[in-house]
Amino acid sequence: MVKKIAVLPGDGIGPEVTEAAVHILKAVAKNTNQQFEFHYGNIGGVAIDEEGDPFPSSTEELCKSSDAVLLGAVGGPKWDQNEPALRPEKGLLAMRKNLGLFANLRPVKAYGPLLDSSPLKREVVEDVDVLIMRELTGGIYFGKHEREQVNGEWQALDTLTYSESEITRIAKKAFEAAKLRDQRVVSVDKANVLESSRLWREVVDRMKTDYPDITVEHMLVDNAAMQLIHGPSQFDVILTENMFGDILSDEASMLTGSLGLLPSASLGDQGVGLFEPIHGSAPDISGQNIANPLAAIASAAMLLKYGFEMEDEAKAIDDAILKALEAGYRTKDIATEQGAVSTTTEMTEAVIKALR
Ligand SMILES: NC(=O)C1=CN([C@@H]2O[C@H](COP(=O)(O)OP(=O)(O)OC[C@H]3O[C@@H](n4cnc5c(N)ncnc54)[C@H](O)[C@@H]3O)[C@@H](O)[C@H]2O)C=CC1
Ligand SMILES: CC(C)CC(=O)C(=O)O
Ligand SMILES: [Mg+2]
Repeated sequence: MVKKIAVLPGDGIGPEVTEAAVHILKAVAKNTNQQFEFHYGNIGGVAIDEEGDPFPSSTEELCKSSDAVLLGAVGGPKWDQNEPALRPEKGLLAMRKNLGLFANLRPVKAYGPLLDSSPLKREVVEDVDVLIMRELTGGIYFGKHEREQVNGEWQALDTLTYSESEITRIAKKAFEAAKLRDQRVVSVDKANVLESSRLWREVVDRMKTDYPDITVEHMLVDNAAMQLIHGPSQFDVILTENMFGDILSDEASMLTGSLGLLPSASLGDQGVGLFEPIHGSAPDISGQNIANPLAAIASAAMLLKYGFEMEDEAKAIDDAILKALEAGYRTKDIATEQGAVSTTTEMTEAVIKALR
């Protein structure tokens, strides 16, 4: 059966890395019996410019009528002064919410050939294999964001709310993922200060009895940020709320050597899944054909695995990424001082060649 993929390139390097991922999916289709159709839509800044809305209803309908969504990234300086409702990031948040994508899976695994690309020592990063299970449709990103004049000055307010059911469903995803991995969950919060974190801990503790084989530990987020650098291989599954997961996953990317390497899958309990690199639109390098496409390409592999249950095809992409790295291809972000530097296109071609 033909699978319909909604492709939302977005802004900055979004179109460059998304096109790389589409090329890879086309190469997979060529090598197998799978058939994919690609339908393009607008999101973010480009959608504001062309349709006056960062997540137009036409894009929402396209996503809902597709079997999977592939996204680049949104945002950029052009729209940074826009009113809150007309910011590119608002479109991304609306898409996640409206598609019910509460679970964001961000795997962090060091690639063997890149062990010396991390700013951390080889022995610290070589055994890293972490899955960050980030809550994606609650917390402070979805609270009130307001300003008011108080005593002659501006006061700003952002609210952070979590309900028991929101915590339960993401914790369940983390426990279920841990069952298929090393059976360990570290739940990261700020329970020494935040009431939402104290509720988070209570719910996670209550659920432990349903998963007797899983080891559960709680860790405060400031310590977790330190431990990720000090001893990252202690982690198997990290379960955490929206903003902490956002921040910790950018930090964790440096264990692998670059933000341009980490993919993600955003899933709900039903309906379409969204697959995107964890990085943003990188305006500082956009339009130069130098962005690392591997995060987007690995996101295409997650799309096949989680979106279409095509485990073999997903593994073929992951293996091809490894082969391209073993063959010495390096975009600027992961290049060594002496080594040659590949463009986005050259790295993509190298992965396609390795797929054959
Ligand atoms: N999912 C999304 O659409 C996201 C969007 N953003 C948006 O992106 C814009 C830029 O945000 P920044 O804070 O600069 O974060 P960013 O993730 O775009 O870039 C941070 C740094 O990493 C580098 N980088 C990112 N991806 C790379 C890649 N594939 N290859 C090589 N280097 C790469 C960039 O050049 C930059 O130096 C903002 O408008 C922000 O709101 C940020 C994060 C996620
Ligand atoms: C752009 C933000 C809304 C989100 C973000 O940084 C992320 O999901 O990684
Ligand atoms: Mg982020």
